[in-house]
Amino acid sequence: MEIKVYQNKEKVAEEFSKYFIEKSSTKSPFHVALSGGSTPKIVFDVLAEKFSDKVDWNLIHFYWGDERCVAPDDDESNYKMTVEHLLSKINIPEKNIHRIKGEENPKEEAKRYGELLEDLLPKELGLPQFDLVILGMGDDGHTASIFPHELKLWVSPDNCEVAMHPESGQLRVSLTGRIINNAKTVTFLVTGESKAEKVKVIIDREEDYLDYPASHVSPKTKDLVWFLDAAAAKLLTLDQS
Ligand SMILES: O=C(O)[C@H](O)[C@@H](O)[C@H](O)[C@H](O)COP(=O)(O)O
Repeated sequence: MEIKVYQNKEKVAEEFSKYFIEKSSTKSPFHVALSGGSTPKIVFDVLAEKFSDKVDWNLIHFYWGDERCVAPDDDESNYKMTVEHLLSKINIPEKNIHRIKGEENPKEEAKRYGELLEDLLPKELGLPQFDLVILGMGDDGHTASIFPHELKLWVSPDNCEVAMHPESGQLRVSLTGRIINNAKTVTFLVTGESKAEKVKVIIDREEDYLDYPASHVSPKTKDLVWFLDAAAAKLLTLDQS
């Protein structure tokens, strides 16, 4: 596990963009699962506005690690957020965008998307393998849409599951642990002071850390990189090497 800490979220966005360019130049096609929420917005903006000419978007395939079960034009949609901050600003073929369509029938979509991963991704140890999974982490230590109250979904035998937000009850379709941990590389993008407490519990493996889904992210390749701003990392005791 590698921990990269940068002064602010703008710097996280810039350094992650450079990291993405370097990683995505290693093979083609390059299959990436994107995270949702608000953290990626600035990362997508910087990648699209400052670095888009450094990427051959024909070779990139975008999927989602999770999606809210809403229409694609709903303000809650991770797809809509990604269109606004990234996809509308880059020249990527429509066929390279693999949206989770949970708005109609979440259970059916979890099955369909799980099968789509079987069809489109290369296999490693018999399971679909992403080249890169980009994750966020909630203040409660959830990741993708696996929340602490539904930790059992992490060990589902299926590639995708229907999850429920603990407060809003909103249904989500989420990748499960078997897919996330089969990825070649997993990165966390976590910024802001509200994440600092769980970042410390999870990275320092403090008591009860396994109660939090983000602590179960452990790719078999060991290629796990945390991109943090100083605010999210403020409780960590990092050696200054
Ligand atoms: O659909 C989602 O909301 C995300 O995929 C979720 O896992 C997100 O990454 C965390 O909740 C952090 O969200 P913020 O970046 O908004 O803090």
